[in-house]
Amino acid sequence: MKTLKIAIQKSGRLNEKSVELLKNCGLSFENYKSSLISPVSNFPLEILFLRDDDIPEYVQDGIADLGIVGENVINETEVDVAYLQMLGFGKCSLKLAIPNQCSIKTLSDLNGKSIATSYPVILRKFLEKNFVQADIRTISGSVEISPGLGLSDAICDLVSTGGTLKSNGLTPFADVLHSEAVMIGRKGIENDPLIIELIQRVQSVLRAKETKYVVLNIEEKNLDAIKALLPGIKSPTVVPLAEKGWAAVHTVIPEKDFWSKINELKAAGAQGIVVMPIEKIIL
Ligand SMILES: Nc1ncnc2c1ncn2[C@@H]1O[C@H](COP(=O)(O)OP(=O)(O)OP(=O)(O)O)[C@@H](O)[C@H]1O
Ligand SMILES: O=P(O)(O)OC[C@H]1O[C@H](OP(=O)(O)OP(=O)(O)O)[C@H](O)[C@@H]1O
Ligand SMILES: [Mg+2]
Repeated sequence: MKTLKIAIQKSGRLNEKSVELLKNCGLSFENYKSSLISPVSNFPLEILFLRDDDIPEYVQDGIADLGIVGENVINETEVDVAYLQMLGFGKCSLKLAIPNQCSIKTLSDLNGKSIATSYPVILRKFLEKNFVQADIRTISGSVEISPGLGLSDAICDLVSTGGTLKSNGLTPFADVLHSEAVMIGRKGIENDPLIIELIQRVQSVLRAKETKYVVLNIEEKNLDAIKALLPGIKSPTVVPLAEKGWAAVHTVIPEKDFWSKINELKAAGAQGIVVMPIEKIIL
């Protein structure tokens, strides 16, 4: 049987979540910091631990069949790969930022200015689209420091909380790209049965993350009001309690409107509400 290869980041922002996702998919492998390749013992898969910048090209060229990497890196490397699954972590934005007190007010004020970035390809395309002619200074890291050192007038770098910009006296100015981690594959691999199996596992883990399992007690006279609030996967499970006139309701609730739903359930008479994490949801 053939063995697939998946490339993930060796260390950095995406490493931990990528390893966690693969483990939650039931894949069993060692994760020693020193090993750059790790076989999965219960699935025909090997994990390659790489610098994130190299992952898109490894996948495009077929050295790895799959990869987990940020969309920012995919766009910067201009590769031709298949997006198999958005993963919902590593969310950040590539932004233009300027020193706090600065005369730049509109994109056209960037004409003739210099901009430091680790993303010259994405930035060049963005500036061309907006008819701005600026000098792009490519540096490989610590981009936020460059205006303070007199190296550039502005920067273009990744932002999530904005803390790094703030502590370097910079203000976000324009959004260039929104990004999150994505599972990519070599073009044409989408229909491989092993890939379909793996993506199905990934989706069941992601689906479970978006929902909570809830058990609550309700007086039977209030059951219809509770059912109306709860779709469940098909419909809620209702089990009679030992105490006459009461029932337990089992259901799943989406994480995104969890607290408002809980408040609605309490208002409709729910008591003893127990909330549990879900490991996987297989449809
Ligand atoms: N502040 C952030 N919040 C959320 N996600 C981020 C943040 N910064 C970066 N990312 C995402 O995580 C990816 C990896 O970021 P990291 O800083 O670890 O990269 P790196 O320093 O280039 O690592 P490597 O050593 O693998 O080249 C980025 O390409 C981006 O998709
Ligand atoms: O908006 P914030 O939450 O402050 O995050 C933004 C910072 O995160 C990333 O760097 P990272 O910390 O991953 O370090 P690196 O530059 O060494 O990759 C990015 O390059 C920014 O510097
Ligand atoms: Mg990198």
